[in-house]
Amino acid sequence: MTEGLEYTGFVEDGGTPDEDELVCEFYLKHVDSVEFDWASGAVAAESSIGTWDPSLTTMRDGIREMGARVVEMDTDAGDGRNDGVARIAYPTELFEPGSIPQILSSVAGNIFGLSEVVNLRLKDVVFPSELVESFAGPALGIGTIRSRVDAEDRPVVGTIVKPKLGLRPDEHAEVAYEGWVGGLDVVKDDENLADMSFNGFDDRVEATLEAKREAEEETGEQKLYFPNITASGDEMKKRADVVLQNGGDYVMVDILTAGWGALHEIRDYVGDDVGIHGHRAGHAAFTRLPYHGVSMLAVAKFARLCGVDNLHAGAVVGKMEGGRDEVVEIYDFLRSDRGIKTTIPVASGGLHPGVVGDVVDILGSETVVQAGGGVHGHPDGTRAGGRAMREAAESAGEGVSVEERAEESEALATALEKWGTE
Ligand SMILES: O=C(COP(=O)(O)O)[C@H](O)[C@H](O)COP(=O)(O)O
Ligand SMILES: [Mg+2]
Repeated sequence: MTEGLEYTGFVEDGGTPDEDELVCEFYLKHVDSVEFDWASGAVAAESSIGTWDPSLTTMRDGIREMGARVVEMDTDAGDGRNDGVARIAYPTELFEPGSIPQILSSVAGNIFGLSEVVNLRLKDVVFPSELVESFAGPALGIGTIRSRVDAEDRPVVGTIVKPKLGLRPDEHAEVAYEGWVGGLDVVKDDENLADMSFNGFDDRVEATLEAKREAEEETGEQKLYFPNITASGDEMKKRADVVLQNGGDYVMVDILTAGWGALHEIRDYVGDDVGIHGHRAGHAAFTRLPYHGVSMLAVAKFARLCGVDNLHAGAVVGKMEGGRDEVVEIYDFLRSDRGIKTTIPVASGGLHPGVVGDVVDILGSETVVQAGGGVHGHPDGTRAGGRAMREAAESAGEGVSVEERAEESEALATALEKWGTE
């Protein structure tokens, strides 16, 4: 019988991950009574095969070899007080193919609560291709989404029906219609709108998809509607059926409040012709603090593997937090070739026509740019707000400033007068 594995037995500093291993990068701060290698080893043990009693890692030969290994420790990468960055390599057999819940229960589970670990942040996860291939991934891909609404040379533009809650189905559909005929490609439900006493899901979807057809008729353009089906797995399937029965081709899921298992379920259920718009409501509970939690980059990787076609990924400008470098890195990942289809990033939160150019300058045109208040708050109403967003998107695609475009567009000029270009 081999020796039991102390936590430091999971450390192989200077080791190199095998190319078929999953690799996690953690920021870690530990208590005074332990050393960085001991704390990193504890994270590796607890997130793979081990526990606090070393003898249990050697119940029989072969188990020890499945243990995760700390292959790099950089204690210069922190604030110099019991902290640093550790990279940990995990043999693939530790993970259930195709299951984000099981992978997260390993590499983003108990380890955040280890008493010797004061702070822990899962900064990045690199998946080996063998694991990537076990996931459905997105159904559509960025190119398909942009071509569906004929937006290959500009960002896709959309709105969120506001007020967030309170409208009846017919009023919701009317707001959506106004946005679409104004020029928007996309209308979505807000993240907390589901099946309400004042706005039943079935009635809303029926009325809004009818409005979409009318707007398509009037504009001669294909439009998209993202109805929010967030609920239990079973209920989401029923709601997806309602969307499809009414001629819809997209659903919206609040992926974090619905949960990864439910997201897997709905991705399998809707198949490869229906888009999934992934909203990230709640992410900032654990993505926001630079020294604790799970990064939005890691969340974006899990979401793309599960198969969201669109993902809110930050806007850099606007009301929501999210530093430029981090957001650009997430956008680059979502658009990169990883052996599964690409996910189109969604910029949203406090945006309006005056900043669409900035969003495109920083994040590019392979983007869905959404504005709620920045459309419906237009002095001349939703239709004019939609027109202003569309003009701003077209000018961004042509490399023309919004100010210049505003000279030919009253709706855009009025938007700039109200909100400026900051
Ligand atoms: O409803 C909105 C935006 O409304 P408005 O345009 O009126 O601010 C979005 O749910 C959040 O901004 C999401 O933020 P993120 O995209 O950062 O997750
Ligand atoms: Mg919202």
